[in-house]
Amino acid sequence: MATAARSLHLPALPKPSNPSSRNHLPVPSQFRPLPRRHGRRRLAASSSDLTSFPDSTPTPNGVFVPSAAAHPAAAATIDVDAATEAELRENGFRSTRRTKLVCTVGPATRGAAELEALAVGGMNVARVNMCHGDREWHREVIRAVRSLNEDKGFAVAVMMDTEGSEIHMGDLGGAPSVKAEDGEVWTFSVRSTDTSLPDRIIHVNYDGFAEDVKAGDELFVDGGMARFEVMEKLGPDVKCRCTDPGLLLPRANLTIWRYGSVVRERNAMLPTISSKDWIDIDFGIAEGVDFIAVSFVKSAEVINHLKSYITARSRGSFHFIAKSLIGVLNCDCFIVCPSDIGVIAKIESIDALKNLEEIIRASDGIMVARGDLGAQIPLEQVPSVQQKIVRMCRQLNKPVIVASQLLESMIEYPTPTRAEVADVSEAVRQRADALMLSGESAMGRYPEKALSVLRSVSLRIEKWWREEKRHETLELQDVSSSFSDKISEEICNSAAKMANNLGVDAVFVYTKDGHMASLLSRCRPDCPVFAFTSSTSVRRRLNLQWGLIPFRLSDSGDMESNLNRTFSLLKARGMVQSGDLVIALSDMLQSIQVMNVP
Ligand SMILES: Nc1ncnc2c1ncn2[C@@H]1O[C@H](COP(=O)(O)OP(=O)(O)O)[C@@H](O)[C@H]1O
Ligand SMILES: C=C(OP(=O)(O)O)C(=O)O
Ligand SMILES: [K+]
Ligand SMILES: [Mg+2]
Repeated sequence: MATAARSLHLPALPKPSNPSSRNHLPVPSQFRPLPRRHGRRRLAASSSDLTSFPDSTPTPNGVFVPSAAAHPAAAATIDVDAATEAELRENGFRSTRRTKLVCTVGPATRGAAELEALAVGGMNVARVNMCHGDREWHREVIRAVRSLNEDKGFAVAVMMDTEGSEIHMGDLGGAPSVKAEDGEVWTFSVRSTDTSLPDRIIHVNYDGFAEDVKAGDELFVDGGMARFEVMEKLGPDVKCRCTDPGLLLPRANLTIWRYGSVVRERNAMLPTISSKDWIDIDFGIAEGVDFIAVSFVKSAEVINHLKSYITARSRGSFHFIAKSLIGVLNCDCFIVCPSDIGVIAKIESIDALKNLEEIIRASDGIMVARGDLGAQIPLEQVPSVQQKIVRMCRQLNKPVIVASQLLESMIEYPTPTRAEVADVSEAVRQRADALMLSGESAMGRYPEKALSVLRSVSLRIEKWWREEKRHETLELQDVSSSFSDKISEEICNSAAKMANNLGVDAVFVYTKDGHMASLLSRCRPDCPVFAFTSSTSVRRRLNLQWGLIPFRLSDSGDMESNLNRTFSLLKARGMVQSGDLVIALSDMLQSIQVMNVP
């Protein structure tokens, strides 16, 4: 198992310099013959690599090599994830992990040392779930992740899940869990109370609960981890008999079933984003989270609404700054400020499945939230639904996270079951962008071990898949919305194909907003994609996408000097070396260049 990275001591990385001014003029290419490819690479470099490049000369074979042009490379810096850098140095390009890992942060992992261990172990995104804990609790976690990024050179993105207004139980008066035994009679009550309730009485958060249920209904706790049959209703109290014993966890979700399907009564009218969720969303925007994951999405409408809200909010604050600057110049202009926060739709209800395609199109990413989904559709349908969602997301170029119970037994035990390993393998083989830990990292006994299982299984299956099926015949549909987009898409499709056919070491993409990087990721090429962007927030968001290694690099204004700088900075850090074959793309200069690192 790949546990080595956990014991690595990673030095703090240099701080970014200010981005220099832009100039988007295309650069004339210069050429020279392609040297023979190196065999096994040694990723060692000395600081002398920083100093100069050989002059390049034009050749007729169309291979571009940047000219020396005395570039002030030493003046610039590049930011790369400390965990990736260690991985690259150790194993080279081919074996970097392509599948991204999301960890839910909870009581077991909120401390600075625990968070750092997760980052070192490969956590790409830290998730906080607003179902649990208060805002102060989450604020501390978000700030701890940010300090970790700043002090230790990580680029861990933060995702915040909304609570949503589905029906769930209360807090159990502070108990970590309670056991319901077969045949026991429990009362589910909507009576509000501040004091802890007597044994076998559970508070339900939704006032309409007692009206929605009928005697004879089945009540599923947490998607069927325990089940009850409704016996009778006594005003706000619903008396139920336990039919399937199980552990009840605080704030577990409740679903009502009647004649074999989920009951959608008045609770179908609950808003997807409750008033408490809106306050949490404002909190998330203020704290600068990278993603907001919306629980129990039913339609694309709510995603569009949230996206315009976020854009309006960021434009509002941008305008405030812009106005004070522009006011001095006595002019006015309309500034379009694309949102810095990605909106993820959690697919966990029948309604979401009905409107799947339009929800995927509206969102910036999708979570296959199998926990609650498995409570709303028969369990045996979950695997095929997962595969369908993963495929559709790839077609529509949206990152997709497979979530819940991947390594559930590791909440308690240090090794996973065979079935769990098979489940993780299947998600990796489907080439989902990311895998997520929930309870395993939030409140389990072995968060780091669980993460290391995800990491080693991902690496193994990715390698196996490259060997087994190098070139799959998946036809990617056209996703572009304009002619210029169409050009980018064609360039990325062709570059990915060339990368596989030529067996290049890496594709480099210079991208302002990350779009071209995600189009490349969508092709799932055999080599990693190094994505260079001048924006720290784009860099963090790209961390959710398959196969992308995001770097922050100030844009020097033209492709040639960007390349020269990249080569010298990466060589100085031992991450590439002379002779490595790369394909380079840029969204400013729509071209494909094939070259050896000078
Ligand atoms: N901020 C938190 N505070 C306390 N417990 C938490 C927190 N976040 C997560 N947990 C625990 O970890 C479990 C798994 O987290 P998650 O999957 O996000 O939520 P849920 O189980 O409610 O769907 C939760 O059931 C809860 O017990
Ligand atoms: C990821 C999920 O959502 P949550 O953990 O918030 O219930 C799920 O239901 O699978
Ligand atoms: K939830
Ligand atoms: Mg859920």
